[in-house]
Order: sequence, then structure tokens, then C-alpha cells
Amino acid sequence: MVLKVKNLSKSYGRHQVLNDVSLEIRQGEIVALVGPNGSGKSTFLNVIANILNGDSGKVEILGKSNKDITIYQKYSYMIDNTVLYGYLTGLDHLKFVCETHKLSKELIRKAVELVGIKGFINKKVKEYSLGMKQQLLFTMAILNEPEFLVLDEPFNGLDPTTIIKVREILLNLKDKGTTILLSSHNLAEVDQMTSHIVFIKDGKFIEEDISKYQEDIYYFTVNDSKKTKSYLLDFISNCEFNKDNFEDKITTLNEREIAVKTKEISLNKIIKLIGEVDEITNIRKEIVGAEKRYIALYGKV
Ligand SMILES: Nc1ncnc2c1ncn2[C@@H]1O[C@H](COP(=O)(O)OP(=O)(O)OP(=O)(O)O)[C@@H](O)[C@H]1O
Repeated sequence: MVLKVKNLSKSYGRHQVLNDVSLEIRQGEIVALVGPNGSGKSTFLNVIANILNGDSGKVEILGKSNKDITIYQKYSYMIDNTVLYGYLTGLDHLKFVCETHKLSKELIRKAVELVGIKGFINKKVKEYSLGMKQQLLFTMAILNEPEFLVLDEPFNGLDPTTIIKVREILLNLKDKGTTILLSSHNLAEVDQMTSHIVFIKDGKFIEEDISKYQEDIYYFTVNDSKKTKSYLLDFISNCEFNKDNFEDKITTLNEREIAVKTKEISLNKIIKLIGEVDEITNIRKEIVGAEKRYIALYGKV
């Protein structure tokens, strides 16, 4: 087990944030920690990182107590940007991580290239935007090629292309065996990365495999979306397109784009059908599901 948390509780004064929660994460999994503002995500991550003390309970990381500092050779925690020093450069921070973990300097070059932050690592952090700080924190977190990577809202403040890049890096790390625990409010991103979600509600964990709620939506760019839709309607049962509605559906988004969400017919079959009446110039895939589960658990505001 990479993470083993048993009967953990944490209160701030009389406010109990975590109430006897337990969690086990196996090697190679990606687990998302999800919950509304103030539900206790950062508190939980800070307690497992031993930055905060729990009131009771036990935490083991990679088979050792979380109080054992040797775990940091194989474990990394991307915390929020308050840990950065404004008067130091990004490179200074990376060198510092290298020195504390006794890592080879070559890893800096590798990680900087991978995340693509070369353009600003020599600038002082006080001149960074939020997204630049996030990218630096992310680079610092992956520098030691950790076996267990924990990230507190890694997508916060990132632009869409950087989000895609960070997602791809995380999925590659997972393929190489890294275990990942991340907190996020970005449920669209959570859907792209995992179906294993730990929801926090009233201090308790609700751990779920939400794959049964997740569905693929395919977006096709064609020449005439109306004509394509009416042709597909003979094959796919239709209803109004709405991400909250999990029936099979098909809709035109504009003159050129059509969205198809179905479990009834495979992607190959849809491509073949569209090919009979129109030409596909682009296909995009999105997975949805976490938001539906979130609304069911916490309700709409
Ligand atoms: N140092 C502290 N002293 C007192 N209360 C605190 C402290 N830190 C956090 N809290 C409270 O604990 C609760 C959980 O906070 P936490 O930051 O863990 O939530 P979160 O789920 O990470 O929130 P967000 O999504 O807004 O980042 C909140 O009600 C917060 O006000």
C-alpha cells in the first residue's frame, strides 16, 4: 500500500474537519480528493504530509510512518504557492529541492524541459503570475521522480494548454508506476484522469468508483452538422443535449459541430455512419461524470 490512513481525526478548536477517516491507496492509482470549499481537503493533505498534526489516527506512506523524513526521497507534496520565496528565482527553488534531497542537477534540466518553464526560471518569483507559480511548484514536486505524488489543486490558475500538459505528464507518471493523490475543483479534469474519487462530506470520506456515471462525449467537426444529425437520428435514439442528462443523445452545437454521447453505438460505428453522409475534419473526446455525482452528493447552490 502506498498510502494507509487509519481513523484520522482533526479539529480546529471545536470545529471537527476530519472525523475518523480512513483511506488506502495502492501503487499506480490516481485518486482525486473532491469536496466544496472548506470541506477539509488541504487539511487532510497537510496532515498526511505531517505539516499538521492529526488529533488521532495513523498515517503510513510507502510502508513507513509519515513522521519518518526518509519518505521524502520517494514522496512529494505540491502545496500552495505560499511556500515560495518572492526574492528567489524559480531556478533557486529547484536547486534548493535538489540539494535537500541530494538529487543530481541533471534532474532540473529534465523537469524544466518536461514542464516547459525554461522561459522564466531565471526570473524572481515575485514577478510570476499565479499560473507560473503553479508550474514552478509542479516542477519542484516532480523533480525527485517520486513514487507517491500528492498535489493540492494542481490545475488552479493554469491556462487550458498548460492544463493539458500537466494532465499528460501526470498520466505518463502513472503509466510508469507513480501513485498520485490530488485535490481538485476542476471536475472536468478529474474525469479525464480518474474514476477513483474520495468525496469529503461533513468530515467523512465517501470513496467511490464513479466509472458508472462517466460517459464519453465525442465532438465531430463536419461540413453540415444538421444533415449529419438527421442521418444519425435513424440510428441513435435522441433527446435534448444536456450534460446533466445521461440518456443517449446527439445534438448540433453549430453549423459545423455535432456532439454525440452514446453507449449504444461504438465510436467506430459513429465514424462509419457519419462517413456515409458527410466528411469528418476533427474529432474531440470529453469524459463527463464527476460533476453529476458531485451535484447529487452536495446539491446545487
Ligand atoms: N489554521 C486553521 N485554523 C482554524 N480553522 C482552519 C484552519 N485551517 C483551516 N481551517 C478550517 O478548516 C476547514 C477546512 O479547511 P481546508 O483548507 O482544509 O478546506 P479545503 O477543502 O482545502 O478548502 P478549499 O477548497 O477552499 O481549498 C475550513 O472550515 C477552514 O476554515
